[in-house]
Amino acid sequence: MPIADQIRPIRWQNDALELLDQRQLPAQEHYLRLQEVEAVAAAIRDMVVRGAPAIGITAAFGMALAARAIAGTADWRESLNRSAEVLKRARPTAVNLAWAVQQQLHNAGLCDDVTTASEALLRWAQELLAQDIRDNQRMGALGAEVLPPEGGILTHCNTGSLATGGYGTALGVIRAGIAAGRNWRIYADETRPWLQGARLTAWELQKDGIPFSLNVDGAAAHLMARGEIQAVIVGADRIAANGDTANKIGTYALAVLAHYHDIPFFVAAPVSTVDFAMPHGNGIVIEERPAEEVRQCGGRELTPAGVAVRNPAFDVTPAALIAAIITEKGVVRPPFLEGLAALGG
Ligand SMILES: CSC[C@H]1O[C@H](OP(=O)(O)O)[C@H](O)[C@@H]1O
Repeated sequence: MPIADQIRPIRWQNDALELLDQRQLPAQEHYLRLQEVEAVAAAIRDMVVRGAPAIGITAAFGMALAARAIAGTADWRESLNRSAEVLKRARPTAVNLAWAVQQQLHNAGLCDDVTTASEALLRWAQELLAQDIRDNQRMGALGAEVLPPEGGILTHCNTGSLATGGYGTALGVIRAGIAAGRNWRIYADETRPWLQGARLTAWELQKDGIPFSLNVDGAAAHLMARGEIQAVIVGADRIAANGDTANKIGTYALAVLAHYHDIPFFVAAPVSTVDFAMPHGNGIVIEERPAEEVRQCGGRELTPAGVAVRNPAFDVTPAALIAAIITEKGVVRPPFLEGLAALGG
């Protein structure tokens, strides 16, 4: 079994939530130990843990920690609601975060007291983590059948074990296809400014012994023009009901390039990433992150002092540019509205 898909960036151990600090990768594999909901929200905001499914799972454990800390007070439900708001404010774009928090509030609503709620929320978070891994493996198997049987596969950001409970979404499809013997050459975008590709996807693929090459984001067009890329596959942070997809900044540009070069563009994501209450992508809130992430690299200033920065962390790819959305419940092709609704809308 490949090593990296055994990596668990999120684990419950000795009555605490332990998170692999992804800011330290690939140099250091260091886990942070968290027991307060405010620390969990800060870890999500500061990208100790990142990736839509991973931050949803983390928030689910954050709610369990919040319930454990409340024990004994009369207004425990109000206190849990306040913790829910703290977590939801951590990052706005990935629907998985708010979805998991709302699920935990629903779970608590079924409990008569905070002790019962505390136990129920921890059980649900642990099951969400286990189910995510099973779903990713199913998604991987389905996706490996959809992508071309051979050729260059380009991916963006990190969508592997580090972005999920384990195994991965788009990177899970790549893992499954390689394991099934597909003759694929993998291309990983470095993904400025946070370098999820250069630091995290490279770390995972090297651990798994999957050959790949890393490229600067601006090289994708050249590689497509030279005929080196036969498919693009990416993850998602929020998919609108019509299939418009919010994902890491740079994804939309890849989709336009793929369309121009007649290269199929695929999205891989669990059904929990579909926001059925969002009719189309222009309503998705795009997180704007700190300017320092652009001005600095590896802790070193790259620009003159005081340079103005725009740092949107995501963009939205119109459904018309997407060949298929690969989920754990099936592969949806256009028109996405009906197909996604049939999976769970
Ligand atoms: C498996 S979905 C991962 C998804 O999350 C990433 O964003 P971030 O690293 O900022 O959390 C990126 O959009 C990936 O596609």
